[in-house]
Amino acid sequence: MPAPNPDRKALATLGAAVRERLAGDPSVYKVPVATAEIHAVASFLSESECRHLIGLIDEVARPSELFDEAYREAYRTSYSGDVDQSDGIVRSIERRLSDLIGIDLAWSETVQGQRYLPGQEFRAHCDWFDTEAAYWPSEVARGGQRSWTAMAYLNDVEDGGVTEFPRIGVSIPPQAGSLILWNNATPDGAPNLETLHAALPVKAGVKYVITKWFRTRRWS
Ligand SMILES: O=C(O)CCC(=O)C(=O)O
Ligand SMILES: [Fe+2]
Repeated sequence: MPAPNPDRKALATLGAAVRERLAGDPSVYKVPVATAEIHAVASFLSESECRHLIGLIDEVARPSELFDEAYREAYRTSYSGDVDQSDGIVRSIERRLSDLIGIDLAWSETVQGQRYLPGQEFRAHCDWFDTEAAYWPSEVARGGQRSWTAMAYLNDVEDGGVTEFPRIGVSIPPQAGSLILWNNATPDGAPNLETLHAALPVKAGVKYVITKWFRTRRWS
């Protein structure tokens, strides 16, 4: 029996609205694949915004090496955590992002920062919540499914760290300031399994990203 998907209709409606908005924005490039909606915006963040965000992530991303050693075999070996939500630059970036995608900021989770040291990765996964997991009833009450993912790269990585969508053959190399956006749902509001993606291991250098997940309804 398929898992219940109470957000299906709302996801379809939201998907259509975002699709139309992004299509009308000349700064947005649509990745030419048929079975998923992935978009990119070059230079969404300025150099100084990237530098600032990297500083915020480094402030909270400790302990690193020792902690990371213990988790080396894990699914996601990078550091991940909230960046300072009261920071004025973070807030202005959030507003710009909400304006670009056309979803109210109140529907989005707080900005996450991620840092990958050499060897670290995030293995293939979907951002979609598992509606059969024990956490799902509480997520339903907190805004429901993750509808769109927005992720920005804060630096160029010396080697590795590519974001790969293996099912659709799309690989996106980290580029300082660029943003990618994708719909985790299909146009009719079902989970889009083609959005499976992975952060391939960093081979040299460090990789920094920020991520924001938009929900289907107001997040709390
Ligand atoms: O760092 C990346 O390239 C991907 C990160 C990701 O998939 C996530 O945070 O859910
Ligand atoms: Fe992800």
